[in-house]
Amino acid sequence: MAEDIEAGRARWQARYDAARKRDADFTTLSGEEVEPVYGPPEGAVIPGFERIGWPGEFPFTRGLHPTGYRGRTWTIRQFAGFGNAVQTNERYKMILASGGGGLSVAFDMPTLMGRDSDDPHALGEVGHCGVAIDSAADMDVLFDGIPLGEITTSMTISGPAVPMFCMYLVAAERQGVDPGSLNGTLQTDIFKEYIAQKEWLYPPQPHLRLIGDLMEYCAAEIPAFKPLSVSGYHIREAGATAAQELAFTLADGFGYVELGLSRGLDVDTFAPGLSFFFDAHVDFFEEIAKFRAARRIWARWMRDRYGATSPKAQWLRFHTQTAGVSLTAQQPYNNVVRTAVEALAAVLGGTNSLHTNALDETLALPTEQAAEIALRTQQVLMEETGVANVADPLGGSWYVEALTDRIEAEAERIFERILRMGGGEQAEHEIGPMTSGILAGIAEGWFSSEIAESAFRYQQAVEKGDKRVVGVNCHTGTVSGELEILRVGHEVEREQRRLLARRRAERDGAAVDAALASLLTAVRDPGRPNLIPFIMEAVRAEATLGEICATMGEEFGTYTEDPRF
Ligand SMILES: C[C@H](C(=O)O)C(=O)SCCNC(=O)CCNC(=O)[C@H](O)C(C)(C)COP(=O)(O)OP(=O)(O)OC[C@H]1O[C@@H](n2cnc3c(N)ncnc32)[C@H](O)[C@@H]1OP(=O)(O)O
Repeated sequence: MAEDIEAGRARWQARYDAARKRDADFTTLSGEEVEPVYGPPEGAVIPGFERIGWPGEFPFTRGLHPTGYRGRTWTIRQFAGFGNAVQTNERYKMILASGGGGLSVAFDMPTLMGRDSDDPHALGEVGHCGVAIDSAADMDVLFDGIPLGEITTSMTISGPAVPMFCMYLVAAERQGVDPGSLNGTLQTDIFKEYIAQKEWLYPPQPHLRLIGDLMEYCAAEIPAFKPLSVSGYHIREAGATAAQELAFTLADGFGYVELGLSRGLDVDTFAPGLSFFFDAHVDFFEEIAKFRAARRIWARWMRDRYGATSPKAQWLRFHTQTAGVSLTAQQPYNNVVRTAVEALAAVLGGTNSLHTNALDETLALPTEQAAEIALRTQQVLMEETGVANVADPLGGSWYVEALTDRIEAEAERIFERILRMGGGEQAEHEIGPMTSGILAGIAEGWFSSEIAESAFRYQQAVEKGDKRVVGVNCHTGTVSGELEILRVGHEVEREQRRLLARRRAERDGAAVDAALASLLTAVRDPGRPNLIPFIMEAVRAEATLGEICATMGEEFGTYTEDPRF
């Protein structure tokens, strides 16, 4: 065992030496040199060390890159969007000018539900929790003056992910950018919609068809783009524990791997297109352990169960958002502290990309000032604290390693349970055993009830005072005053509807009708052609999101969750 540790250290050192490093000062504030990574003392015997290993090596517990953040720091990716495309475009330019490293689009509720701004269900919701995007013309405005070929963009949308992605591709075409060169991430994760967020359009099977089409299309045409961001964030925010968040999310990820395999895709080609999105909650060490366990479990399952041989197909890359649910409306300035601690956990857990919440997000969309403080929080961590100097600085901590092992073991128990729900390893399912388990769990309401149980237990603990929340159940006296609140006025909705009506009048109606008719024919074709080229044609003709989603819905139908008491 001692030789293995030394051999590993030498291997890591050679890779570190050969890798590019940032041109930065890697000393402490006092000017002392620090090593890029720390390991056991020479000659130490550590049973099970191969589960910890070295950064950049299987099972990647200590991170994906031998250089850690010395090669590249995490991406500062602030989730933003409100009002109309013009307002959000201004906010993006502010974020980029202030040092944001990538963009992340928040859509409003009608858009997330595949509806146009003039849909009766959209009334009162246009531009409120994100930006309203009705057609490719809005997408052009959203990215006006922002070169899509040079920036990575994340789009948080799952039910209508595919038509929205097509709008993004068409906006790139109109900027003169080759869509094949685009890099970014689309959320697309429909499993977590049924499990936690509840924003689906159709039943699971048609959504999985669309996601399979997207995976095929991206693997073939847009290799750098990540079509799926498998998301635990919403599961955690709904009340799940850390282990449930991890296990449900990774199980969903395995489901998408089975989907790719069922389409005959090569795992080493499509798996790098799967990325992850987790919550960073306020229990500092538990969160760090969760991130480290996530990488280890994913690498092992991808190699041993799904046959991935390339490191990129075994890598779990993830974005993190600090926990919205940990923010309090009481004494809201305390939220800056919570967010900083959560962001630090994400960084010490090796996140690849990070969003820090603004202090006012529990009340409304962030004001420009609150958004700036959130961004600066990341920059303070990155530039001042030295956390980017050493890879996995908590690796080898007895506490963190024990928590990492425990959370991994809990996740494995949950995977077994999900597999059993689907009929076990031998389940006859056209996609795969984990998918079968997930779909069974959704149909039975198992995931929702597990999450509800955890949320209830936590809330009881808060109400009894066993779990303490500053400003809520302890230390409640305060001198802090009212916050300025960003309000999106109703004129945004009126203006968006007016614009939509004008665009509908100006477009070539016959071309729209023809494109939508061919889309419907393709949806109904028993040969199940890939739907993306048909959706692209509709988008190019300026068909709206609502029209495209409704056209597919004629065949796909709707989905209603069984009520449970
Ligand atoms: C709650 C809210 C809601 O619902 O309302 C939401 O959902 S908000 C949801 C918001 N969601 C998001 O914002 C999702 C964001 N996700 C992403 O950006 C992605 O999926 C991501 C997690 C993979 C991060 O992508 P990224 O481009 O920012 O970062 P990467 O880690 O991939 O790094 C970029 C490139 O640099 C390389 N690179 C990174 N570090 C190093 C290093 N040390 N040495 C050498 N190379 C390195 C990577 O391998 C990669 O290249 P190469 O690619 O060649 O390997």
